[in-house]
Amino acid sequence: MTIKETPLKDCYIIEPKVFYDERGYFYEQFNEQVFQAETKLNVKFVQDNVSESKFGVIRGLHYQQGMHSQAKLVTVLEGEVLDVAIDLRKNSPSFGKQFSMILSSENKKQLFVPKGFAHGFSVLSKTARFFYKCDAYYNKESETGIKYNDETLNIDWQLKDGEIIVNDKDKHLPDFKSAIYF
Ligand SMILES: Cc1cn([C@H]2C[C@H](O)[C@@H](COP(=O)(O)OP(=O)(O)O[C@H]3O[C@H](C)C(=O)[C@H](O)[C@H]3O)O2)c(=O)[nH]c1=O
Repeated sequence: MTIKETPLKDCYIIEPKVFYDERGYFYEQFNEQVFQAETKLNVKFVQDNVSESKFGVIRGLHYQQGMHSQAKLVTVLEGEVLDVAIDLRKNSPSFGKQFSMILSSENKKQLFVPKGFAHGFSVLSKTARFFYKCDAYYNKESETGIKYNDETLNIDWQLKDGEIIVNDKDKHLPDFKSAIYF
């Protein structure tokens, strides 16, 4: 696998080595030994999540506060999303900065989103199956986020207004300026 830095400190793009043959392809979705050796990150994932969404859905921006903060290794097994990560660590040189990239079953890329980040994605294909590893368990009480259409962040989700589907919970998330930082 190859690791590439992003403009956000500790946030990395990971490209697995894909083996193609006449049957199709194979790649190791995650290998702890290789991951830790190549990223020098000492991350122990404890929970895997899968969500499936239809075109136009935006999930996020979400994060768990404080000690329940989760690092995530996100990837798309079917379809295509625009994945967005925001650095909420007050002392980070990239505090308040955002990074977005296309993750798809075609490019098989993964994004490592460290603790202290808000995370979300928009679905750009008919459906998208989203798979991600977390290094901390789900903790509903600590869940919070930032609303997808926050004016300070002004995220381009690559969707037209009329196409966007957001659930009520996400519609009422705080804005960036009143968010809880790390
Ligand atoms: C996240 C989570 C949710 N749930 C339950 C709670 C709800 O009854 C149901 C749907 O949860 P929610 O609407 O929060 O799912 P998403 O909107 O996909 O949330 C995720 O979306 C963005 C992109 C993220 O990065 C977060 O990991 C996560 O917040 O699953 C669980 O039982 N365990 C979990 O770990």
